[in-house]
Amino acid sequence: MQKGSGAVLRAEELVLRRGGHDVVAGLGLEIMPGEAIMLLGRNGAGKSTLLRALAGLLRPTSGRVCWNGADIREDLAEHGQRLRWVGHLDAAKPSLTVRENLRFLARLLGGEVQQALDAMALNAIADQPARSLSSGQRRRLALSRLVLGQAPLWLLDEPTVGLDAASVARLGPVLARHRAAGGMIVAATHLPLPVTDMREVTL
Ligand SMILES: Nc1ncnc2c1ncn2[C@@H]1O[C@H](COP(=O)(O)OP(=O)(O)OP(=O)(O)O)[C@@H](O)[C@H]1O
Repeated sequence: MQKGSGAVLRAEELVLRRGGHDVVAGLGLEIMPGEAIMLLGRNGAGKSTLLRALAGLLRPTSGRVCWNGADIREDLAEHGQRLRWVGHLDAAKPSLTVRENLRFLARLLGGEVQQALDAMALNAIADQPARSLSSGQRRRLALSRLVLGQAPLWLLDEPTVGLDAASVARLGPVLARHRAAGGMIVAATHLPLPVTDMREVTL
């Protein structure tokens, strides 16, 4: 983790055009180590669009997204390595069990499979193939992957959709530990998140 390095994600005069109109028009945003931002706004306000731009998945119409002052587009592969994304699609391999999916990722990203299983209480379904999971269980698997490795930036699109109350509560310490280690979170949500001291940005 880049604790103490002053790493900062910054959007400067960001314009994001989708479907012929500016969904985001001249946004400035800065996030420091340990900070969490909650993106709010009606359906279609541009929350997912902004997250995609912060991830480098969408090229800004104008303006830029910087990491430590350098445009992320100068090295998108490096930017990809410093972030984790949890969105509507999960990347689980359907034929692998929950544990095998995590093992596969841990080889790429580092971290402990057991820690990920514990983080989102997946032990009881660890040997079930991913294709047999319910939507809430799939979301828990996607969230458990956050704790593998040390990516400083977590971009979360509706992270608690489909989660039961116990799973939402379990996510709280996962997010808090990340922030305590200097990690950053930007989350788009319509639901309350189990996070204290989160800065709200309404699009
Ligand atoms: N691939 C695309 N092509 C054209 N328009 C798009 C595309 N993706 C998104 N849009 C438009 O951009 C706008 C913002 O969409 P976005 O998904 O960012 O909203 P959101 O705030 O995340 O909404 P929700 O709360 O419903 O998830 C919407 O008007 C949407 O129709």
